[in-house]
Amino acid sequence: MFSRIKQSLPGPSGWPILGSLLDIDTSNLHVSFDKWTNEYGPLFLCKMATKTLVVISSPRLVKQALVEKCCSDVLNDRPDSFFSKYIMDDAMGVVFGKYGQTTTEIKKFMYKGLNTHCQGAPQFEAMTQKELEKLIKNVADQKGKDFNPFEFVSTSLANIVTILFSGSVADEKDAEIIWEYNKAIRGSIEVTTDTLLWAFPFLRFLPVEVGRKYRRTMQAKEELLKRFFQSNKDTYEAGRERGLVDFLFKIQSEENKEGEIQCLTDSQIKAIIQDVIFGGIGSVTYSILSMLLLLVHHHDYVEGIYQEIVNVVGLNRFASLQDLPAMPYTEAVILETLRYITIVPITASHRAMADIELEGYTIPKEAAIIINIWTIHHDPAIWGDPWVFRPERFLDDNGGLLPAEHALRQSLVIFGAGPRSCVGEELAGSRIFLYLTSLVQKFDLLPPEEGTGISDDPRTFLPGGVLRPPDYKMRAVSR
Ligand code: HEM
Repeated sequence: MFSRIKQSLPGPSGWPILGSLLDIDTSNLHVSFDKWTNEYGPLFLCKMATKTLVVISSPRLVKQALVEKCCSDVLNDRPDSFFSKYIMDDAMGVVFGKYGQTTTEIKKFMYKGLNTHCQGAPQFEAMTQKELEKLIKNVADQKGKDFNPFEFVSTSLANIVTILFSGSVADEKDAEIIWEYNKAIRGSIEVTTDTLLWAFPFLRFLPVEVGRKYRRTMQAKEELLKRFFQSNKDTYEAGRERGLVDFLFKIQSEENKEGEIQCLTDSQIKAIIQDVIFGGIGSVTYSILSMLLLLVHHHDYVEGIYQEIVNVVGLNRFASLQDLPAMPYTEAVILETLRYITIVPITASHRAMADIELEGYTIPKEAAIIINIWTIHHDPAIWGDPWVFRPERFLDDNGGLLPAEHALRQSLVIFGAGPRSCVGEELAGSRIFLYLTSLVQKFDLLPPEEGTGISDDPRTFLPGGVLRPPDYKMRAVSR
């Protein structure tokens, strides 16, 4: 029989030794990858010094590579990196965990903990409402004048994370600790920093920029774990679960059933705490801030959401998660925001554990696989007018939300796909819905009185793993 000829993947030829390192915008990888997708197609390979990257930019190939069993078992590992080894304690948690039973078990605990203590859990939802009331008061205090929503929204969401971990907000410093950790890790995980420190790990001790970034991160990590790991451990009581961290201590104390990985180590619990902040705080905060900016620019949707709130929820209570299925218009605005902005433009790197064939090409063992979500979400062949913010694209002729199996919804890769997809999808989606509806219920959202305001085009947003809009001002006029 004829064996299939395995072709080499197309891609930029690059330079000797350095490969395409000098041709790539390391802060905006998604932009360089987008350009190369136009030249080489939705599956290409590029070299970055010693690293081989394979970039995938079509929903069909994402399913084949990450979801279908034949490829998925080979392409869902994570590569080694300085960040995962030195900052995430040898990839103890989920985000950087090696593909296999241990990571799968930890991920299951994370899902179970989030389902028990988070989305839909009565106490958590009651505490979320209290945070929303505080946020609404802070916004109302601006009395319809120009204000920057960043501080209020970011503090409010950090408080939600604190409640998730510990059941309550102890003091204002909690939010500072969370945001300092988030800012510090964003500096350390940047590709050039990570590549340099991976090649020359001793630099972390020297008075150079990458060393300073590393030491800032370690300091922030120490503070974070003192607050959310150690203080919970010191006050943990069996039979009382204040939040996710106590839930994990409970699992840790349960007897290890034979043949099952039942016992979580302290290091794994610490890594889960870091995973939640690493994965969750920036992504949700900047999604909400981007959405407010979009609504200020596209005021008709503020009115549309408000009308839906009046019809479904009324004005005497906050919307709850049970209202969501009856609010397709609001859900379409959320989906379109997450598509248009694409807050996480590329996935974390996956590692090919062996040579594998995809579309007749060989993906080499050890290649880093990256999904360019940005390109998929802005592909004119899928969306027609990708650079237009148009929530109606997710609605049918009767105003109903397109079903999940519709081709357009299937082309959304907001939270990744397959075994490495996002643990926090439900938590993120539910918080975005609750924050959006609470603010629109109480306020009309308007552009600032002074100045022209900033662009809502995500191509102008700031990079750093998670895209974020530059600081902006808006008005919120009480209804
Ligand atoms: C709008 C908000 C969010 C977006 C857009 C988002 C997006 C993503 C994406 C694209 C991935 C990568 C999948 C891959 O590597 O193939 C991911 C992974 C992950 N996310 Fe999220 N995420 C969000 C919120 C959250 C939240 C709130 C949490 C925390 C509870 C979280 C925790 C994680 C974790 C732990 C992973 C790693 C999963 C794994 O490696 O198996 N994310 N997320």
